[in-house]
Amino acid sequence: MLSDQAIAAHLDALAKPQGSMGRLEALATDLARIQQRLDPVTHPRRLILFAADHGVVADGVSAWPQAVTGAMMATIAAGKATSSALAAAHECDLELIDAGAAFPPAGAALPPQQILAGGTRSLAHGPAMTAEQFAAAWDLGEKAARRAADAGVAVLLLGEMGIGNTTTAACLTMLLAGADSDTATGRGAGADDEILARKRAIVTAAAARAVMMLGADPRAAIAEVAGFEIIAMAGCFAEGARRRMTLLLDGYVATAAALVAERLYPGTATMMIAAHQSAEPGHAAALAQLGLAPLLDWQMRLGEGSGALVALPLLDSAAALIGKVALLSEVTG
Ligand SMILES: Cc1cc2ncn([C@H]3O[C@H](COP(=O)(O)O)[C@@H](O)[C@H]3O)c2cc1C
Ligand SMILES: O=C(O)c1cccnc1
Repeated sequence: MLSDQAIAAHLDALAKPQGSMGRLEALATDLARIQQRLDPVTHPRRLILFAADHGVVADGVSAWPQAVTGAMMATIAAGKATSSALAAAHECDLELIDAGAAFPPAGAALPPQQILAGGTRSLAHGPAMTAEQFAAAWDLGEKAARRAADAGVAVLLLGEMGIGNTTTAACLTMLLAGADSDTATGRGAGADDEILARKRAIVTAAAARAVMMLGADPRAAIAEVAGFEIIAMAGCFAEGARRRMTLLLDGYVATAAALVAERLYPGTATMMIAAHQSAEPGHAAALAQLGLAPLLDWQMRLGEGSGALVALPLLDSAAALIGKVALLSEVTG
């Protein structure tokens, strides 16, 4: 076991004034602790993007129609989305997985299991998914993590595409991080005042139903308000942690999935690094619940794994610092 003290002692012994790389040293410590080595690695890295649709969009919680999910899947696959452009810039593999899109593009990377096709039912009117769908979505994510681990991936980034999924994230942040609905409910991909008011009322009512179920059956409570891409991400985080990959968290929606994984598999969050704090107001509460401090606070609010990709070069810098710099004793003789 490589202790935090041993890692700190190593960093303090490098050929530079102690502490002179500031917060990068804290990040290097996290990487070394997670990977249990003083020369942590950040290659190969993979962004897995899960896409799915949300029945609650029919209730007017997003500024965008469901068809945008499928259109963005095609754009991601063509290398022309923010996520794909940044992944290419940072030498990060990108795997796009259809976790239940309503209008998937032809030739989507993987056909969704039939049970997930078309997306969730509206969480405004009852459970968003069945127990069988929860299990299928979880399995999709777990298998993706296994493929990544088998391919030797060191750093795993998870992202999502799903119109309406900030409504789901808000419900889960209320349920699992105890946020109030004003804090948890933000404008997502650009909700105006009228949409925001409707979204907040729906989130408040749905989260109240789920809270009632949490003690007796946490999976059912989560299924009441979740989305397929979020459960797939949760399964992927949980298995990714078991396979000891470094998990780089994106924004509000990815963190909602991290809350699910941590709730069902406590300890998952010890393998996570939080890339950034989203402009969505509930994100700070979700990160605090996981005990994570974000690397960046740049008012990003896209999802798609974009914030994790922006932070990825910081991990490269931290790994180079702790793994490649000589000891002061070696240079001074
Ligand atoms: C063109 C476009 C690209 C996106 N990429 C990510 N999102 C992000 O916005 C959506 C969530 O916001 P809401 O809950 O308000 O619908 C998700 O798809 C999320 O990934 C996008 C949204 C749009 C419109
Ligand atoms: O922070 C996020 O994950 C986010 C914010 C707005 C829209 N979609 C995602």
